[in-house]
Amino acid sequence: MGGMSARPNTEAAARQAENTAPHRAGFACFVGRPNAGKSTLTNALVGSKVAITSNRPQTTRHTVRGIVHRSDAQLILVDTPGLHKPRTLLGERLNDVVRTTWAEVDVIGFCLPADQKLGPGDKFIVKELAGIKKTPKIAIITKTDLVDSKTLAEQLLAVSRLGEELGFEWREIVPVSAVQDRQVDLLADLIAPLLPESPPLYPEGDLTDEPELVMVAELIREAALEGVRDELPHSIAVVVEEMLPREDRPADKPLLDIHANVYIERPSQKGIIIGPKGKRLKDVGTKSRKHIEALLGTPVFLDLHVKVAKDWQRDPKQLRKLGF
Ligand SMILES: Nc1nc2c(ncn2[C@@H]2O[C@H](COP(=O)(O)OP(=O)(O)OP(=O)(O)O)[C@@H](O)[C@H]2O)c(=O)[nH]1
Repeated sequence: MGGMSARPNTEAAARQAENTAPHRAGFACFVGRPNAGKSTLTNALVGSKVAITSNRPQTTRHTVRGIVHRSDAQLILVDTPGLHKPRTLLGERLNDVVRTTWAEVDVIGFCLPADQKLGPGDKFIVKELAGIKKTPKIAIITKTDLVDSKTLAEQLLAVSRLGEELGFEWREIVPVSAVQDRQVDLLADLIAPLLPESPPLYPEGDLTDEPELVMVAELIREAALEGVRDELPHSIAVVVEEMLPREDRPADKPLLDIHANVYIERPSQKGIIIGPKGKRLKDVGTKSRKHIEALLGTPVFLDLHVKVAKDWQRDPKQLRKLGF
């Protein structure tokens, strides 16, 4: 099977390095036209169903992370919505989200389905990628089970040429089939050495932080709504911005830092949430922190901010930002 790789020797080299190399951890994202197979590949790598897959384009609305735990590396996969030619403001905003993600990750995997001719949509994406100079880029030919070897060879050549045309070289070009689990491990082998040296960023066994983030946000929203349901019927949304273990804590005294924003619709509602001298917000924090600690089984430092997102329920951009 290794013979299908464009760089077959890299697998052995990576395996060999596993014993001696320092541990690595970092972020990768898969980009590509809608339906290219990004979510399915994420799931195959993680070995569990964490991203939403469907045969309808544009189902991935959230940045869903899958986490691959290996002895030599921890690979955190960020699954972005597809980049496309923007026709609306919302479309432009989605593209901004994608570009921001690209600039932050350690590796970008460009996914191109083996059974589709390389088209203008793909070129649009790769052109954008060419502008992100410092991030290593891997071309992944997906769905190889759908084509014969001649078609696959042509696709490998086409994607390689496209890189050349745009003035950069793919670090690797890898054909995979997520559905038949062909070369999926090899892909992880090739990505791992491109990640920065780092201890694991997530506890072993975590496959995604998405459900936890959502549950934590729900617990905060619940506490924030308590006693004010009549005044703020549906006006509260909570977004957990960050959830990270505090650095430099001894192993037996961990602390999880959680930063969350409580969004309301109008400035006049701020007072209701915050309360006299901030007492209500403090109570919301204390109460929800207890529930969060019970849920996650670890001490938590909860940092809550109240923000006004004007008329968020009627504004598609705000809805998107708030995770709807
Ligand atoms: N035969 C075959 N089909 C695949 C493979 N990978 C994905 N598919 C199918 O292709 C379709 C799209 O896959 P997704 O993983 O949802 O694609 P995506 O790129 O995440 O799509 P968006 O979220 O719209 O960007 C689904 O019907 C998958 O079952 C593969 O390796 N082989």
